[in-house]
Amino acid sequence: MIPFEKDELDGSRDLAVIAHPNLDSLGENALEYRLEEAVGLALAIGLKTTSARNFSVRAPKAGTLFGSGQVDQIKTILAQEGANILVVDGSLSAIQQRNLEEFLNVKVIDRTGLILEIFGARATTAEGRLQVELAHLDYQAGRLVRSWTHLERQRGGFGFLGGPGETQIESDRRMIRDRMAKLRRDLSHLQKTRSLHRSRRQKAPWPVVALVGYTNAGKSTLFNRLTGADVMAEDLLFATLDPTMREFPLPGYDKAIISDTVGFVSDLPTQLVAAFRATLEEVTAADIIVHVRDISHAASDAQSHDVKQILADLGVELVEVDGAGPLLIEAWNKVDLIDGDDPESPQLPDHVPENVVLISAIKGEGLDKLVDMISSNLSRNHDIAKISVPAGDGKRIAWLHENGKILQTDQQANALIMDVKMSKRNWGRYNAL
Ligand SMILES: Nc1nc2c(ncn2[C@@H]2O[C@H](COP(=O)(O)OP(=O)(O)OP(=O)(O)O)[C@@H](O)[C@H]2O)c(=O)[nH]1
Ligand SMILES: [Mg+2]
Repeated sequence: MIPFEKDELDGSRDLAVIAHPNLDSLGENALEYRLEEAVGLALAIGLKTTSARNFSVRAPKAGTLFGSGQVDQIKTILAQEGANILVVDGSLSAIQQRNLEEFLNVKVIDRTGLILEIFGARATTAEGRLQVELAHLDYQAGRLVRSWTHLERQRGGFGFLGGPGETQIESDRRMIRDRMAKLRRDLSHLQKTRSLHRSRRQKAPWPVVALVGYTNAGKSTLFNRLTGADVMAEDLLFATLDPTMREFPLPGYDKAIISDTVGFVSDLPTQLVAAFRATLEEVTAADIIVHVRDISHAASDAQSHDVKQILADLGVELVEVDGAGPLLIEAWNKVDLIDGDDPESPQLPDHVPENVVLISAIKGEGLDKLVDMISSNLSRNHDIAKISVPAGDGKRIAWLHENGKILQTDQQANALIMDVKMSKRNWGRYNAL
């Protein structure tokens, strides 16, 4: 759900200037993509960008981040372009934000604030909304600044900013803390229910595949292709927020489940990573992770690096071939945009690793290969063992039937000798029974 119509954007009264503080001396290309991405992020909450610029910040100023000459320059740009919002594509302290707002006399939002706004506008499920509200309060608790209430009201979209945003201004931090405590309780209640569902699902021997990747990589497009679902896939950053799970046909298995998840972005606010940890547990619980990459994007490598970093922050231990963690496959998407004969077109790297499938989710190219790779990797990650189970242990025998493939059974006096094929994960669970 998007809280605004695309057409509405043209009439939007919110014009933004984007200033990227270049602290880590990004190269020229990387900077350009970073600015482009910031324009996309701003657009995702309906802000029209009049210009996006890079400011080299060698020694960040405690009070304003940017140097005083730069702040003057920004003020001139805002006036010339008639913009009423400054987006700082970096992190601002509460004081820096307030000082800039006072001096520039416009609303100032930093990258974390922007991403939180997008998530706020996108969240549709009860859990998603609670998580975003919690992340937002966490962010606001440290900064009692003017809220976004007026913008939210104009759009008539998401309600929560109007609620806690206002209370926060007129009352104290304790109310925020109380509200956060309540949100945590509500969330843990919801999450208990969900983990019940998950453990029920885990009992079933169906493999679970999770799609992860940078925002706009094409996860939902691929998900829709594989499942025949109709999840929103759009050229919008963070089109998907709530995870969706569906069955899809996987050769060699009666059933398989695939999940589409929220996209990642560089500098994903820590508050959001924390808030979405529970939702992203779907990813941790998967048998295979398919990392969907927009290989036509010039910043594809940097994006891939960020995705892996976030997965690591989430505690997902990826395994390239076998082992106990989820397996990792990479789907290099949007190959239809690559023209090997055109030097101007993005090109594939010289070396394509073994766990990679080239696909075009939109054209349906390479999807059979991807599905085959999922299937063969799942079975590669299976071990066969001969075990002996007491004949009277009906529970254990039922568990094996449910979770593994019984290749052969040899009935002896007091025991069943079975050849069982099961994933390493399930062997781990069996040994812990
Ligand atoms: N040319 C081309 N475009 C694609 C392909 N796959 C997806 N797209 C486009 O890329 C854009 C993003 O696709 P989505 O499927 O919404 O991407 P996502 O990874 O789900 O994005 P988030 O939900 O924002 O994280 C859409 O405009 C798609 O039409 C592809 O194979 N080729
Ligand atoms: Mg999506």
